[in-house]
Amino acid sequence: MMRAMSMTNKVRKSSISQRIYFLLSLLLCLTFAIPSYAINAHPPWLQQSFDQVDILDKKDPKLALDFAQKLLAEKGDSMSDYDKTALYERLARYCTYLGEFTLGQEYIKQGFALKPDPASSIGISLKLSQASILDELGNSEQALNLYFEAEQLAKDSENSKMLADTYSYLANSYSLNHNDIEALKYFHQAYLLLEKLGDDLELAYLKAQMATSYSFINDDEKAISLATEVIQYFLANEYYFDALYAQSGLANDYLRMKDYQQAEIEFKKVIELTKKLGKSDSIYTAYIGLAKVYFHLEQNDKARYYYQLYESKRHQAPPPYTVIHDAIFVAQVELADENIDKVKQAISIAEQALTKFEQEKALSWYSSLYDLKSKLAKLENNYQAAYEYQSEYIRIKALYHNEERERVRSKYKVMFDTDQALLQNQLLERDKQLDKIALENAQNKQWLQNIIIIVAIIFVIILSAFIYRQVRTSKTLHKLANTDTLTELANRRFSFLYAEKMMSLAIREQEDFAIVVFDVDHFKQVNDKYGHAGGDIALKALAITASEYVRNKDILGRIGGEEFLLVLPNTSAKQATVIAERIRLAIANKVLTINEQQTNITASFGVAELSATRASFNQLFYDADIALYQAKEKGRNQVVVATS
Ligand SMILES: Nc1nc2c(ncn2[C@@H]2O[C@H](COP(=O)(O)OP(=O)(O)OP(=O)(O)O)[C@@H](O)[C@H]2O)c(=O)[nH]1
Repeated sequence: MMRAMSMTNKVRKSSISQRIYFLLSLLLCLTFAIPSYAINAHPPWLQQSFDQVDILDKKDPKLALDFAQKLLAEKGDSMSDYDKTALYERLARYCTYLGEFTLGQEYIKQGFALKPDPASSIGISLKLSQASILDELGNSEQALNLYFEAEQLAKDSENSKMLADTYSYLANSYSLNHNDIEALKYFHQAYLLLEKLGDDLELAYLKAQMATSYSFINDDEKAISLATEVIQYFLANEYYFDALYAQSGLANDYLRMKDYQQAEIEFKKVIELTKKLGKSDSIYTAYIGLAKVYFHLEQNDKARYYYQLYESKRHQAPPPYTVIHDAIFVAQVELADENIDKVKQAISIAEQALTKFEQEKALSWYSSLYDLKSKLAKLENNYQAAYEYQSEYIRIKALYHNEERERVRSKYKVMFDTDQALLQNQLLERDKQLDKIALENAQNKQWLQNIIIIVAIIFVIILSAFIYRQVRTSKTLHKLANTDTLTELANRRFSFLYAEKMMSLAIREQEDFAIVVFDVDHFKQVNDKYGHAGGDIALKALAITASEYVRNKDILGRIGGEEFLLVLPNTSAKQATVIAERIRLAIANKVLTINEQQTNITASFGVAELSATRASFNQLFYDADIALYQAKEKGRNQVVVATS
């Protein structure tokens, strides 16, 4: 069709195989739509039939069409409108692939008559099938309008799957209409969407179509690598039908690249696969391919043999572009063997078919024809005509080369654009991953910080508890070491240490300093009368009474059984005597209750102050003790001050 009209390279391709590619592409596009129906539930029996027909479709669309037609005839009347529309859509799809466009259109019409929701997957699929048939029948403008409508519907309903299908159809439509640049843009849009949806099979289908488009813009490397990749995938997953067409594409790529040895190998694989499928319908693509291979390898007998096989298998009423293609090929073969009549016959067939195309849209064909005519004229010794045809051939070839140059420029542009799109996509993906990693790092850091804080808090709590315990223990020990357990006054050791320290201070500061030593009178009798425990009660009561007269800096300690020491810093002997007198009176007046009996005790006091003759505490204490002794001597219950 239109595709074959622009370039020599494309003319060299089998027009039949182009047609097959397009049909394959349509089949692939339509195949994408299958899972979408799964969203809407069909009755189990119908779903089962649909699953079965999908499997048949993978093997051979003819089997699928027969099955679906039988299903319509037997169960159509009992189906809901929705189920029936789904069946019509499938029928249209199989017809499209098998080239039964009129019947396909009829099924589409019946499908639309049941008024499916245009924005539903099935509504969009029907529209896409309708457009693809229009495309196939050469009405590409109308087809494009329908594709764009489908695109809008898929976008509005946020149906990524149908949007991917629509892009795939659009790509094929552009590809069919020679606009491979636009085609590849849509292929890449479909690719990005399908990659997100993550279905390997669908991606494989898309890659198969992309391989075809790459081959049309002569990007051989990409075309071959994509085709090889998908053939492996299809074979590994037993999609022989799809493998067959991808294999055909690959073989034709090698033919176009003039790698005839490899092309021969690949075309033979096509024949093998066709036999494996038990299907002869499409074997003619391999036959014409091999015919061309052998023609270029200058094995014309083999070329003729395969051409005859091709003719016996191809469609009986081939479209004009196939007729031109075949006629030019035949003319070339016959020219090589100098069969002038046959060459003329073939040229005339080609010329007749060419009248349907404008020259500027079929430059490559026209240039091939003029070349053939020139060579033929030369063979007939008509050099004038040969020269004129050759001139025309050169003129058209030059026009074609300009077009070719533009095409190559576009090729690199599209390669750049698509690479950019993929790169951008990869960068976005990488950014997303980096963001994710950064977030995870931040979360880990936060988590670690929280752990550290918690551990630190626990550590501080434990340490504080430990320190608190230590301090308390130390305080207890300190208290135990310095305290008299019975009276809770300072004990003898601490009283003496404190007294010595305060006395040194007083000497240094030249301040007054005095001590009072006192002792309970006849305490033995208290013990004798009330027992030892009774004596203890009396000692405790005395400590409490005496403590009331002790100032902040003073200290009262128990230094013996019933003997006490009062240390009075900054105090003269006179002031100390007053304090001792007050304590004496307080003790004497205190009524004690021991063993439920009331009694009184008294105490005798010795006072001594710091003086030149009492420079040491021992001396001071000794003098105070002497004074106490004197108080006892004088009759007890009195205060005696040591003489200076
Ligand atoms: N209950 C009790 N008695 C004690 C304690 N320490 C010493 N004593 C007693 O105190 C008495 C002291 O007696 P002495 O030294 O003869 O003196 P005293 O009877 O007080 O007579 P003078 O001091 O001369 O007035 C003894 O009977 C000791 O057993 C003590 O902690 N508790």
